[in-house]
Amino acid sequence: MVNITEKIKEIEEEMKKTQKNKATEYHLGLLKGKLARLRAQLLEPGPGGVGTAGTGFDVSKSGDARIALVGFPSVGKSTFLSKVTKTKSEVAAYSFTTLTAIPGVLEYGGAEIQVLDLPGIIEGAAEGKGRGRQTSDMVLMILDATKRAEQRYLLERELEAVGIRLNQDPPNIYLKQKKAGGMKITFSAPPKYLDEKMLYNILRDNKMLNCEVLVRDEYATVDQFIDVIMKDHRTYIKCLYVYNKIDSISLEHLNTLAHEPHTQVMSCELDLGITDVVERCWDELKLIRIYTKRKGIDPDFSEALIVRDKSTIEDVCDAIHRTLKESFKYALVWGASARHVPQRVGLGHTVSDEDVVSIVGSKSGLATTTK
Ligand SMILES: Nc1nc2c(ncn2[C@@H]2O[C@H](COP(=O)(O)OP(=O)(O)OP(=O)(O)O)[C@@H](O)[C@H]2O)c(=O)[nH]1
Ligand SMILES: [K+]
Ligand SMILES: [Mg+2]
Repeated sequence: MVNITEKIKEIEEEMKKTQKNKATEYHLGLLKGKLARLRAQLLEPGPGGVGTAGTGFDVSKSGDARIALVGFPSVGKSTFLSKVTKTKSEVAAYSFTTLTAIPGVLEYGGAEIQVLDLPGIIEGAAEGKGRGRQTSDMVLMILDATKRAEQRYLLERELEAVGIRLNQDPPNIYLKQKKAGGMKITFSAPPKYLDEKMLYNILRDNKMLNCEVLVRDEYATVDQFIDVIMKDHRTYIKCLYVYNKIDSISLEHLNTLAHEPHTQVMSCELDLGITDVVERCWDELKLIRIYTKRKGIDPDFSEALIVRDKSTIEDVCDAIHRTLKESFKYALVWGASARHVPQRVGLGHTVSDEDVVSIVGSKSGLATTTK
């Protein structure tokens, strides 16, 4: 059996050799689809794939959110972890100092954010030397400001190859598999980069012979279409690019880096810009602080309940106690999400940051308790 890594190499070679033009477009589209399938196979655990068992990468999730630190070796990931959390991850001038995932806890805004210090990524990690994925709410890509500009692109490419899409929305393409009825493709507007015949070919190649497709984005690309087909193997995640070691570069260069999109600059050594990085993470995570209140008593502003962006009263109930919903009658809300104060709302009401919430239950009147 030819191994998957070799097959991937073969397809990549073939793609490189194939000139891009109208005539080869279909062929290239199919190759892209095949490549995506092989890469997904490579990440599956079990024989032929790269397992994560026993590699020490599986750290259980804790806290209100998780941030993963990724980057090439020796860019300062462990130094950063040691700065923002109480955890000390070994720091050294040689590469691969960190060999397993080291978790730390960043306390900010009343929330506990788990920060995962991951071993340095190497080029080609996607092609078999990879080691599974840790799901997180956000990626901090730590870059070395003294290194060449391609590092950012190279790292992005490694993550792309394992199905990670940074700062992108899932494509606006609807795909539903059916039991019968053949393939049906509809475009809500004439597509700029897609062609119906090519999509049929790719679907057929993926054995999706009965399905319904609706392309809602006229600018959708073949790569995005493949992402939709492979959606179980795709992760869409926010990324903040952080250039460390700005103590060792010119002001002019610093200025250029600082103006790149989704970017912060810092020096762990000089303790510069670290608070800005943390604040930026907080903004990106969009965590919501809720203060709970009992009848006749002022809300407790010293301890916030942390919920995710776009959470509802139902999520707030669940965060307080698993069974609170069962006795729920209504809630009173003070704050940005309330149209008048207090507003009486149901489980479906969406809360805002720093709202004060009082849950009224049927059994014992006020059911509100803090965690
Ligand atoms: N000049 C400078 N050096 C730094 C800075 N931050 C970290 N370093 C140095 O960079 C080297 C690597 O730091 P680490 O924190 O071990 O890097 P890492 O990314 O965790 O490395 P691996 O675990 O090996 O992947 C160490 O010698 C640090 O002292 C900085 O802001 N400026
Ligand atoms: K190191
Ligand atoms: Mg390290």
